[in-house]
Amino acid sequence: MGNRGRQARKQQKGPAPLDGKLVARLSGKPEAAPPKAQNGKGPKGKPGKVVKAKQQKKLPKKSQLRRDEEGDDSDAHSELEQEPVVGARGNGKLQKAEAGKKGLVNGKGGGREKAVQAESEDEEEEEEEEEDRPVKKAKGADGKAKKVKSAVAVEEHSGWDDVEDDDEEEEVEGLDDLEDDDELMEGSEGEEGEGWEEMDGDDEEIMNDDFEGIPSDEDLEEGDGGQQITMGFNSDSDAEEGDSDADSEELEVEREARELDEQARVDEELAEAELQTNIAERERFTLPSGQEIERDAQVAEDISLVQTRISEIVRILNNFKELKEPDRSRSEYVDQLIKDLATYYGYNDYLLEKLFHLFPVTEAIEFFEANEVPRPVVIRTNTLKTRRRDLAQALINRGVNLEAVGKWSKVGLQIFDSAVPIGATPEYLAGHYMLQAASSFLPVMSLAPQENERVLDMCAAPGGKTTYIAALLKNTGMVIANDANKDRCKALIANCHRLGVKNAAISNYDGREFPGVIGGFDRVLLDAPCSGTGVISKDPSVKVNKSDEDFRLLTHIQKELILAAIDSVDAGSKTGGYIVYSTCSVTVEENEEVVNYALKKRPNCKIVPCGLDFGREGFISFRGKTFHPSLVHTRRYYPHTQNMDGFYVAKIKKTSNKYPGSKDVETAAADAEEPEEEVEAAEENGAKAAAKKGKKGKAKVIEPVAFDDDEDQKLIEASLQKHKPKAPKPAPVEAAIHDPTALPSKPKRGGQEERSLDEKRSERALKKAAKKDAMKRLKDGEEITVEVDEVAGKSEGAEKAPEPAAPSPKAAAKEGGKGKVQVNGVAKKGPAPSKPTTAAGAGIAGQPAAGGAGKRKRSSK
Ligand SMILES: C[S@@+](CC[C@H](N)C(=O)[O-])C[C@H]1O[C@@H](n2cnc3c(N)ncnc32)[C@H](O)[C@@H]1O
Repeated sequence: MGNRGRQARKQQKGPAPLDGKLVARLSGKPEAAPPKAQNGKGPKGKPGKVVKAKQQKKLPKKSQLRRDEEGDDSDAHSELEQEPVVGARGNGKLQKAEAGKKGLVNGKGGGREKAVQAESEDEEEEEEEEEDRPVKKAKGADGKAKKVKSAVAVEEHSGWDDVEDDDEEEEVEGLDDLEDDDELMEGSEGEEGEGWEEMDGDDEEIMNDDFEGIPSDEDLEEGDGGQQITMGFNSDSDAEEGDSDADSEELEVEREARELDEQARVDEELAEAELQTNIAERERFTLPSGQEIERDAQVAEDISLVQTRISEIVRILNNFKELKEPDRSRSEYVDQLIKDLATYYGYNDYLLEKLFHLFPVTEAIEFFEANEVPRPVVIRTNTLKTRRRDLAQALINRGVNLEAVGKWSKVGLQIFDSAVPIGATPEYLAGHYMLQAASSFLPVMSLAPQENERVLDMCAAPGGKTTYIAALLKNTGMVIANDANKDRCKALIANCHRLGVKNAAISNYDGREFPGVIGGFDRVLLDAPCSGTGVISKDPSVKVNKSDEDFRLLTHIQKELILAAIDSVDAGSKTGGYIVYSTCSVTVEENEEVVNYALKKRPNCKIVPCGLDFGREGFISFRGKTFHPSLVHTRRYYPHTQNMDGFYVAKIKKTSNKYPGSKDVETAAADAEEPEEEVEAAEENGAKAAAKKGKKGKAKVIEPVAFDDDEDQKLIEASLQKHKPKAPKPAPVEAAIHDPTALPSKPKRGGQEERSLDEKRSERALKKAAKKDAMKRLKDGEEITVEVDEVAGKSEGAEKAPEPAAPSPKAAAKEGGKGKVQVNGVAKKGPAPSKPTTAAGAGIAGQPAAGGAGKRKRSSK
C-alpha cells in the first residue's frame, strides 16, 4: 500500500471489509443487508422520500438541546428510541406513525425505551411540549404509510435530530412491533390520546401549516399536565381569556421556533459541508505510484489496506468518468485491482488476471469469493442398483440430512450433514451411489447415451461419468472407459465393480491415439484434462501452481484430444454421432478456443445445443478473439451463479465421416492440409514443429505433428510403430531358439481353428528343441537375456507374435556383435541372436507394448 493509499485510507471512514456482504453490496444484490444510507442517500445515492425528510431532521429537540447543554452524550440514536414514548402519548394514530420509528428502535436495542420511560416527569413533559406541536398537526393520518409520512413531517417541523438513515419501508414494517407498546402507553396518556384521535387533516396540511389551529378546546381543557402546552399554543380559548401572558408566551414560542429554524439551517449547512467533505475525501483516493508499488513489494501488505484499495478501485471503475484521477487510465486501475485481488485471495497474478477478465468487475469479485466457499456435497443415485427415493430413505434412516439436488436432475441428492461418513455407508459400499459433484452430471446428461449404443469415455478415471453413462445405458451396449493414467484406471475399475457396471471395458491408451485403436462409436465423451480453474474451492493449489506454460501444454493436449474424439465417432450412427467436450475449467482458452479450433479442423462437425436448460452461454467473442457464432449453444457454469463447480460443456454433432480434403477419417489426420490459422495457433502455442515448418498453408503435415513438442513426438512415433504393419515373423523354430515364449501360443477357446494333433506334436518338439538349444548354449557359457513383460503371456499383446526388439547396444559392443540373452535366470555368453526378441503385452489394454515401464529382467545364473 502506497502512502497515497494510506492517506486515503486514513481520510476515508473505513470502508467495510471485503467480505460477502461487501461483495453483495458492490454488486448491489438484493440479498445483501441493505447498506446504511450515506449522506442521506440510499445505497445508490437515490434520495428516498423518507430519507430526504430525515435529512432535514437535523434540528435537535429542545430536550436534546438541553441535554446537550448539560453534556449528555447520548447519540441521536437514543433520540429515536425516545420517540415512540413521545408518540405514544399522543393517540393511536400517532402511535402508529411513531411506531415506524419504534420498529427501527426495536431493531436496534429498544431496551433503552424503558430507560426513557423512567426519565423524570419533567423531562417527559418538556419533550411533550416540544413534540406535541407537530404531533397535533398530524391530524388525519389514516394509513400506515401516511402515518409514517406524518411522522416524518412531524420531524421536519420539530427539528428532531436524527442520524438514522433507515428507509420508509423499515418504518412501516416497524409498525406491527409497536402495537403492544401502544396499549401499554395508552393507559398513562389516555386523555391526550383521545384528544389526538379527534385530529384529522392531511399530510400536506401538516407539512405546510405551521401552528394554525393546532390545539382544540378539548386539548386545552384536558391538558392538565400540559400547562406549558396550553401556554405554548395560541388557541381560541386563550384568546377569549384575553390573557396578556398568552401573547408573551406566544412570542417566546415564536422566538424558540426561530431559534430552532436557525439551528436547523446551521445544521443543514454543516451536514451539507460534511457531505461535500466526504465526497472530496473519497475522491482524493489515488493509485499508488510506481515507486510506492516497488516499495510495497518489499514488505508484506496490510490486508486491510488492500481491502480498502479494492473497494475504492471497484467504486471508481464503476463510475469511471466521474471518479477517476485525471491522468490515469482504466487499465492502470484494473492492473492495480488485479494485483490487490491476487494478494487478497492468494492467487498468482497471472491466473487472477486470466479469471478476472471473464467477468465484469463486480462479478469477478463474486467469483473469487465463491471460490473461497466449499460447494455442496452431492451424490448421484446409481440407478443400476436403486432408486433415488429408496436411497434417500435409507440415508435419512442413518441420520443423513439431504434433499434433491434440484429439478434439473432426477438422480442427484444434496447432502447437508450426516451422522455417518457419507463415503463409507453400507449403501455406498453396495454401490447405491457415487459421490460426485453436481457439475459433473452435466456432460453425461448432455451426451444422453441411448440404450445399446457404443460409447467411448476417452478420459474416464476415476469413473464418475463412466458409471453414469453405464447407468443411462442400463448396462446395455458398451462403454469403453479409457484413461492414460494407469493408476487412475485402478480406481476406475474399482468404481465400475462397486456400482455394478457390466457393460464397460477399461483401456489405458493415450486418448490421442484412439481413432487408431477403436473407432466407430455412437457417442464420445471427452472430459478433458484441464487446469481445474472451476474447482478452486476444492483444490486451492490451483491458485498458485498454474503458469503460462501449463496452459500452453494443456490447451495443446485438449486440441489433440478433441480431434481424436471427433475422429472416433461414426457420423453414420443411427442414434448418435455426438461428441461432448467438457472441462472443469472456466478459462476461454481451454473451452471455447478448443471447440472453435475443432470446428475449423473438422468442418464435418457442428455445434448443437447441449440440452441443458440452465447455465450461461459460451463466449462467441472474448478479448479481441471471435469464435463461431454457434458456440453460443455451449454452456458455462460458475460457482457464484449456480453454486456448483465451474464447468464447461459443448456438444458436437458429426455430420459426415469425410470432410473436404480428407480421404477418410483414418487417414484424415495424415492428409489434412494445415490451415493458415492453424499454423498461427500452433506457433502461438509454441509448437516447435509448426514453427520449424514455417510455410503457412502449404505443407502437408501429419496433423498432430503441427503442434507437437518432443514428448508428443515420442508418443506419436511409438503409436505409429505400434500400428504399422508387423515385420515378418521369424520362423517359429528360429524365434523359439531365442525366446521360447515366442512360440505360437494356444489358440483361444472357440476362437481360431482347432489345431491338429500333429501340429501340437510338432509344437512340443519345437519347444523341446528350443530348450535343448538354449541349454546347450548356456552350457557353452553364453549369456542369454530375454526381456519379459511383467504380465507377458496373460494379455492379448502377449498372444500376438512378438515383435523383434533392437539388440542392446551395450551388450553388442561388449560381445563384439554377440547379444546378451538371459533365459530362465541363467545368463551365459554365446553367439548373438540374429534378432533379439521381446515378449510384449499389457495388463490393461493399451499399455505400451515395447520400451515402456513395467518391464523387468529375469537374470540369474
Ligand atoms: C478430468 S479427469 C476425468 C474425470 C472423469 N471423466 C470422471 O468423471 O471421473 C481427466 C482425466 O484425463 C486423463 N488424461 C490425461 N491426459 C490424457 C490423455 N492424453 N489421454 C487419455 N486420458 C488422459 C487423466 O488421467 C484424468 O484421469
